[in-house]
Amino acid sequence: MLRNLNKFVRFSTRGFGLKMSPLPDVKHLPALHSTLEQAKRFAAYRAVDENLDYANHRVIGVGSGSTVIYVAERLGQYLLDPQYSIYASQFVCIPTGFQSKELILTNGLRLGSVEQYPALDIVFDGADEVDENLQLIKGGGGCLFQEKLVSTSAAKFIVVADYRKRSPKYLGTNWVKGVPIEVVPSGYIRVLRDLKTKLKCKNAVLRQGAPAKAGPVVTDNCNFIIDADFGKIERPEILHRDIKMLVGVVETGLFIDNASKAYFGNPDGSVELQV
Ligand SMILES: O=C(CO)[C@H](O)[C@H](O)COP(=O)(O)O
Repeated sequence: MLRNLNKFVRFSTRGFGLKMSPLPDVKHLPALHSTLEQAKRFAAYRAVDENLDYANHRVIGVGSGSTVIYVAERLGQYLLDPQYSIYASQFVCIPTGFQSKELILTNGLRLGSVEQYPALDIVFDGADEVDENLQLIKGGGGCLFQEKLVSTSAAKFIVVADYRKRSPKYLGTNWVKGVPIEVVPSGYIRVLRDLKTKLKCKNAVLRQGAPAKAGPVVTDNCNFIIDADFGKIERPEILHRDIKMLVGVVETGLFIDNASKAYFGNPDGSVELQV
């Protein structure tokens, strides 16, 4: 039976020019250019291996950022392993932005959209900071709204990150650039003003694209991003609600009661799990 299955997989993937190879063993991976990159890869590979139910999961969210690169890489490796390929060829991967769309395609995975698949089995995404209660700041890479749409549409949201993202207690401790907030372009002046006057934000700035682009960063949804510094955030759920009430706000980078688990890679190759 297994021999027939392998024969079928070899036959069915040959047509697409895919070269089959077994899933690389995480203990024997080639070194990367920095220990930080290795930490990200360890976290991502372990998160996928421990949470992907390859025989049952079909609709998989792939987030944005530099750590998720290794999530897409690992999913692509499942596709190339004769043992898993028959299942992995059924995966439909949902991106959270342009970068993740490219990651899905370059790793040979099938691309879908959240409009086609509004209920996901699982999503893997990075974070800018994770507090002790698994509340997150995200949006450092500017993919905020789509990331929240996808992560809140999934049965499980697994965070992949390196050790720098784990907060000792409160959000705003390690990530000091402020809470990213996606806003409608015509409303950004009003939101900047309301953040300072109504919500007593310490500082709020429109994120700029320089040096790559003159003028503001424009998101995949053609919106702007404001970074709002509230210092240490003791009650992220209340702050999220208050920001969301401001006219012009599309979404906040505070991800409340959304993540199921977080994997943090360390430079020594160990990975810490927070649940
Ligand atoms: O929220 C995000 C993008 O908007 C990213 O997931 C977050 O910035 C983490 O990125 P990285 O894995 O590069 O540290």
